[in-house]
Amino acid sequence: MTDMTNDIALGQRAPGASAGDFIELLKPRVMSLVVFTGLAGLVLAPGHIHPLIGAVAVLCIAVGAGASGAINMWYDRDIDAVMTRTAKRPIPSGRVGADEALGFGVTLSVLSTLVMGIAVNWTAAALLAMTIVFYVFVYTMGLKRRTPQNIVIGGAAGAFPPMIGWAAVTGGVELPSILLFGLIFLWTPPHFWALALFRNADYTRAGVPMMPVVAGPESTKRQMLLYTLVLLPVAAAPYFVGIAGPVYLAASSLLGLMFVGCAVRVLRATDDGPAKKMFAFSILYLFLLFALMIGERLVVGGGA
Ligand code: HEM
Ligand SMILES: CC(C)=CCC/C(C)=C/CC/C(C)=C/COP(=O)(O)OP(=O)(O)O
Repeated sequence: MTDMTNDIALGQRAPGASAGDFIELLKPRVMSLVVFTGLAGLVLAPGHIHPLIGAVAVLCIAVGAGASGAINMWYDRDIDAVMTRTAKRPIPSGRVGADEALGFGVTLSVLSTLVMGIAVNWTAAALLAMTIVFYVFVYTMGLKRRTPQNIVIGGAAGAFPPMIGWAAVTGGVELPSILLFGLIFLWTPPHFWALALFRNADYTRAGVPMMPVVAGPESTKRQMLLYTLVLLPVAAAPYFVGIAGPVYLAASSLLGLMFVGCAVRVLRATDDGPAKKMFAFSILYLFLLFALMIGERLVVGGGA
């Protein structure tokens, strides 16, 4: 082992860590969509929140989500080092020490939860804390390395942010926010398995039991199609509970059918092309659904 690798294994400060490396620990691209769905929960909830308190709530979701991403990168530094997609991350590449990353993630997790509780309300804080705990302990340290259902169950963590945003306004958990949870929960398997299909070699090498590694591509593809089909009525539900309007209903149905179309093409494919397209479309799909809900609410107004 070289001196530097030794230092990293011991968790000591790696030379040359920059602010950019710490920002990378927060998984900013993934978390931007997580935060957007949290903002949607806040905008769609009935009632009023002072814009400054609303901004604090969104900031706490962003910091809490990023912090849990940093702890995930700390725990997963061994498997991240052997996967092509993740090998250049700050810890495996030696730019940030393991202990330093853990301290950063834990500090920001505690801070974001406390600020949410003190400045916004303790229901939103409890949901934020639960989401962080779920992502770190249930998904990352528990299910990820043990079962191919890892992201089906663990994916619940990524589905909580709209409920947190909603609770920031109402102080409670109501049916519409549970539906937004359900929407992201059902979206996560086709989103992630599309990527896992074309990153199968990475996960096999790292020994992570993702669905395509364990059940094979054909079974994974069939399950992805099933999730996109079940998603159709659940994605329409926001209209029926009054948090989205007719434009949302029409556009989300069309987008949902396009998502089903992606899954059908993936099922028939003999190369990685359609899975790559489906992964990219999954992100656009979720972004557009929440943008439509927010947009229609801001233009038309009203509440659930
Ligand atoms: C357990 C559930 C999930 C898993 C396992 C998962 C996994 C992944 C992985 C491995 C990537 C590639 C990341 C990279 O290479 O940087 C990714 C990308 C992405 N994910 Fe997910 N994801 C999950 C849930 C979510 C949720 C809930 C959201 C947002 C609501 C989300 C949004 C995104 C976005 C926006 C990207 C693209 C990032 C980029 O541009 O590189 N994901 N996801
Ligand atoms: C508010 C709050 C705490 C939100 C958390 C949101 C959350 C759990 C999002 C999950 C998204 C995600 C990057 C999963 C990656 O799986 P992975 O960790 O297996 O991916 P990797 O291989 O890229 O590390």
